[in-house]
Amino acid sequence: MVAPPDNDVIWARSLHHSHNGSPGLGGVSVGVRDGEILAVTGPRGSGKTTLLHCLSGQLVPQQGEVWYNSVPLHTMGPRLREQLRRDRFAWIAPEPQLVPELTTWENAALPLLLRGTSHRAAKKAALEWLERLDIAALAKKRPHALLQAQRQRVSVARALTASPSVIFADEPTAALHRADRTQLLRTLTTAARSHDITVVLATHDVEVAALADRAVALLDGRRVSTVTLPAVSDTEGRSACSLSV
Ligand SMILES: Nc1ncnc2c1ncn2[C@@H]1O[C@H](COP(=O)(O)OP(=O)(O)OP(=O)(O)O)[C@@H](O)[C@H]1O
Repeated sequence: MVAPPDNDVIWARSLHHSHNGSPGLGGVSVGVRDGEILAVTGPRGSGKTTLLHCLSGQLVPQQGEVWYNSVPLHTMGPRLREQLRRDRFAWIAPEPQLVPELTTWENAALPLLLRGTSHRAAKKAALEWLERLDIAALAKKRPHALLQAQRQRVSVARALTASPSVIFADEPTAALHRADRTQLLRTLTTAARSHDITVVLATHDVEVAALADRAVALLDGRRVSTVTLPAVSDTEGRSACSLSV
């Protein structure tokens, strides 16, 4: 077995996975460096979600290896994988997945409450991120009273409140209008950079991918290129990208 490189927080080798016979991944290898924002790009059905599910331990690939900081996820039992996901990872889905019975701040604080953090400390952390996402005024409202864009900001707040090592964001702005999309992504990427959080961002949108440090492209479940993006010129994001396949 080959040891994963030291500077990769996540390292996957030769991942193969099919969904009931329909091919999802056909031998993808990828390393995610500590603290980087990595975009996984590709058209619909290219395997982005399947790859993120494998890297985050939600899915065990039928073949291949996934390592998180030298810990093998592919041989780990479901309970340990679930614990690792709860303690180290956060997930942002294309559509906000909030608990309807809980208020905004309770939804944002949920990962900390599940870890046993005190009510007071969890609320404080949640409110700080809700403030940064400009939705602190909605802290006591329930999801049904919020707009879609506000609900997705709560999802982002929840991911950041957990102080994860890695955030997996699967098309996090797919359901948003352009202005909401830009603001949400800027907040997410700026917060991740300032808190040394690694982000794996699945997107088919080149403007979204341009906010990343690096992009890997998938096509039909296979990796087709790596795109290295130029250094960030400001704290708000990137304006251009260049190809180095
Ligand atoms: N649960 C499933 N059951 C059957 N086939 C699936 C399932 N999930 C994914 N697939 C198939 O696996 C392939 C890869 O899908 P995946 O969702 O990973 O791609 P994607 O790039 O994320 O696409 P999208 O942008 O549409 O979300 C597609 O052909 C898809 O139809």
